[in-house]
Amino acid sequence: MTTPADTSGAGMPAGSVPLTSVPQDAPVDRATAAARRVVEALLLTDRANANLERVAEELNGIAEHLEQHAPAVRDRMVDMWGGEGVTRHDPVTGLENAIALPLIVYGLPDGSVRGETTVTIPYQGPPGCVHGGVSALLLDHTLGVANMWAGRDGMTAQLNVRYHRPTPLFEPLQINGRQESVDGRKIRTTGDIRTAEGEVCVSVEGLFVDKKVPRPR
Ligand SMILES: CCCCCCCC(=O)SCCNC(=O)CCNC(=O)[C@H](O)C(C)(C)COP(=O)(O)OP(=O)(O)OC[C@H]1O[C@@H](n2cnc3c(N)ncnc32)[C@H](O)[C@@H]1OP(=O)(O)O
Repeated sequence: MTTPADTSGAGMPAGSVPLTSVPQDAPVDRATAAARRVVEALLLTDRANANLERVAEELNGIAEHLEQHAPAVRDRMVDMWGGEGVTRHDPVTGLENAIALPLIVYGLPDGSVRGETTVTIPYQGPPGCVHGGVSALLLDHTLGVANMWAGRDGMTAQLNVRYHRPTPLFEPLQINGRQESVDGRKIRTTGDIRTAEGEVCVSVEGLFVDKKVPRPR
């Protein structure tokens, strides 16, 4: 959540391309990054911090200001889904979503996809480790991107998750995905989360079914 997204593709094989949204020099990106910073800072700040009452008031003031400038949810959703392909609001890669890491997923020339990130305190499960549900979220989404990269995508019907070893916070992680096969409407996709040393912490096998939910208009 807190390491700035690396959009350079450094560490990716030559010819890799970003498939998910990349940061823009836009006020909404800066505001969302600041909100991520606030989430982490609230978890880290001294519980005895004498100014927390004022912090609560100021944050509520900011929320009220944003709410006053919000269109109807339906209109906002039409706007969100107005683009093509890449989204900026999902909970994994969305640059406009403060709960997204945000992860940038690259398409590799060998047909697989990969994202690199360091997960920190807001996503803690066991002490010093990534929450298992967060690992499943990262992998579900990455497999979805792998399907897009392979040219045939759908909705998750099953995600079988195997937790091999605790996934460390504060260390660079690699999130991998690859479409394995397509059989009629059924798409099988695999992925894993590895440490920088290549140790597999979590692996998944996903079954996706080629079906779309219509975009709001
Ligand atoms: C880039 C963006 C990436 C985003 C990635 C995010 C991915 C997500 O989070 S998607 C959201 C989570 N998933 C959902 O909400 C899906 C909810 N479920 C559904 O909509 C449907 O049940 C769905 C799509 C899984 C199946 O659709 P439906 O049209 O009913 O399929 P149906 O005709 O019954 O089955 C098609 C085939 O799949 C099989 N199948 C369907 N569901 C399952 C299942 N859960 N397990 C095993 N097989 C299944 C059927 O047996 C059938 O097989 P066959 O052709 O051999 O007879």
